[in-house]
Amino acid sequence: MAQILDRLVGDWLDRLRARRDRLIADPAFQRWSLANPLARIVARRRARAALDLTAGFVYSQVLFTCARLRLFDILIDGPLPLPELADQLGLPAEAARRLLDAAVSLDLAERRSGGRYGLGQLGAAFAGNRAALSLVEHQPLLYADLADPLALLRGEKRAVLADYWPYSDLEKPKALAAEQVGPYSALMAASQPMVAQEALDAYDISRHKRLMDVGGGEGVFLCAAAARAPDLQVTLVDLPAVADRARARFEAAGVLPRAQVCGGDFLRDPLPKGADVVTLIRIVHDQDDDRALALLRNVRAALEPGATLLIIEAMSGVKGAEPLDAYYGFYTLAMGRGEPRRVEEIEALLRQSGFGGFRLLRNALPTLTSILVAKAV
Ligand SMILES: CC(C)=CCC/C(C)=C/CC/C(C)=C/C=C/C(C)=C/C=C/C=C(C)/C=C/C=C(C)/C=C/C=C(C)/C=C/CC(C)(C)O
Ligand SMILES: C[S@@+](CC[C@H](N)C(=O)[O-])C[C@H]1O[C@@H](n2cnc3c(N)ncnc32)[C@H](O)[C@@H]1O
Repeated sequence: MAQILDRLVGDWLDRLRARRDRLIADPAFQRWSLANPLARIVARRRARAALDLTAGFVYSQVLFTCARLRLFDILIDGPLPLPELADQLGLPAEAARRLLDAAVSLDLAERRSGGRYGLGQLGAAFAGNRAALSLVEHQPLLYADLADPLALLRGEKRAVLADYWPYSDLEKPKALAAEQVGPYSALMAASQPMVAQEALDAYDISRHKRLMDVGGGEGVFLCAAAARAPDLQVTLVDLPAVADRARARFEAAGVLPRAQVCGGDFLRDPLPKGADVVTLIRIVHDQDDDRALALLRNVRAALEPGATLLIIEAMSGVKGAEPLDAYYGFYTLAMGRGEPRRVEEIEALLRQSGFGGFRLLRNALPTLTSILVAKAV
């Protein structure tokens, strides 16, 4: 009965939406809505959204140029006149003016009195966020691949990004050398503080004894967790060449005495036992379902019942994070493996791997990451 009712309501909604879509697509309706003072409010908002979609790539390139030329670092000390700015940016005055006018139009910069330029509110937010800037600066790799998105979708082109993340299509990732893991590990380390802050603000890690970060990169997350929980022991698992980088970071941060560092393959090698909490940060969305299942089962095998697993990555369908399917969907397409998943999809994989008791935490920036808590059953 409930199913029939569901179907009837669904059909009725579909008919209603089809009428709405035909109306919005009608040029006469679009003309009318711009002429009508009330409808114009909505029409202008939708037209602005359409422009943002159309011009988004150009906006990103303006942001990238500002980041590459350190505009935000220059302006954080106060506004400057154009000739001095042009000098510091290393651009001819006319080119600097063009870049700054573009930046002003995107709230990255602002025009100030006496012909000077200062930071816009978004520019100020970037000035204080090295982690976000590191991601902005690596975007050209993605854009190179997205120059031909159809070829990517049809599988006709091997993407540049796939070489940047070389572990994604190797049967023996443990053989990766230091120079192959260096660039992506440095990017992950630079962007990790933003994610660590979200996760550690939402989840009190000090209630645990040993935290194991699987695919923990250079150990930035574990250093942040160790700083918040002085009695916490930490274990990091990553490919051997990445684990070496983590060891060096732990030593520099004074974390080495309470750290265990394991170079290994999290899909094929058994994981160390003894942790009462495990984190997988920006890991599951790199993997197709088969590999994600192998990984989660491997994690489960290392845990006692009742232990906690935290999946920390951007998840689709979470309120406030709606455009993620576009960004991570095409990002992982270019990487050649993985996909962003909905919370229910991750829970289904977890259930098949021996986890339950799911709880999605509330956090400040779901565009950046979500945090799903699961218990080993
Ligand atoms: C008081 C006054 C003057 C004004 C009040 C107005 C007000 C409230 C202003 C707010 C100021 C404020 C606090 C701003 C905060 C801004 C923040 C937090 C900005 C954060 C920006 C984050 C960005 C842009 C993040 C971008 C993330 C990206 C692009 C992620 C990429 C991830 C990748 C590539 C991951 C790869 C991993 C893989 C391989 C898929 O596994
Ligand atoms: C996207 S990065 C995330 C790094 C870190 N968790 C973070 O959020 O900054 C994925 C990490 O998983 C590691 N990794 C990928 N495949 C692996 C495998 N088969 N075994 C062990 N580590 C692996 C990579 O070396 C890399 O450090």
